[in-house]
Amino acid sequence: MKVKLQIWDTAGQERFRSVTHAYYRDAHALLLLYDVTNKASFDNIQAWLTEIQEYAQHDVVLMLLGNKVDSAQERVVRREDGEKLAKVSGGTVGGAGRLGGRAAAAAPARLGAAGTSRLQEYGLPFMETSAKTGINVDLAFTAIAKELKQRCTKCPSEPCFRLHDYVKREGRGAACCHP
Ligand SMILES: Nc1nc2c(ncn2[C@@H]2O[C@H](COP(=O)(O)OP(=O)(O)OP(=O)(O)O)[C@@H](O)[C@H]2O)c(=O)[nH]1
Repeated sequence: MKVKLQIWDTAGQERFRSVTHAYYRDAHALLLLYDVTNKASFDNIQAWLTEIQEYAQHDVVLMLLGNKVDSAQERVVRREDGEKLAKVSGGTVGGAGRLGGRAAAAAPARLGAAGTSRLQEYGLPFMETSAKTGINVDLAFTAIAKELKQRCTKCPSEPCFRLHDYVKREGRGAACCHP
């Protein structure tokens, strides 16, 4: 089975928010990127999660990525901070808070309760990346594609793909990425 990804790079700035809704409201997956050399971009993730809760599909696949990990000298957001945010954010987007948003109207779930509780237990899948060196970039898209494929096939004979385990196992640079 082939998975075709159509990827939109939406504008991050606040002033484009109303425009970007149109791009991600029907998206199957969202990669939330912040810049590890820019604290404001990290702080902004919470606002994006609120937006996603309101406008995105209830079963959207989410991943948190801390980019520019090659810029070690300029780093201001620690890897642990990214991990912590990913952990707590799973509860935000997977929790009861979603019931007020567009997500509730979009039920029934494709992901269902099992997926939601996995999100709450493990948080969002998280990795640090570099668009400059390419570290973990392919992996992020491969992980998303594998997760989406698994959701479509639902073949009981196929081994179950676990996004969190895959990202943890395959992600590179854990030791090198600390400031
Ligand atoms: N060192 C380094 N620079 C990067 C990396 N990714 C992007 N950049 C640089 O960061 C700057 C901003 O990159 P963009 O891709 O325009 O960032 P963006 O978040 O899409 O910006 P908006 O579209 O305005 O939201 C550019 O100068 C890029 O070359 C990276 O992984 N490492």
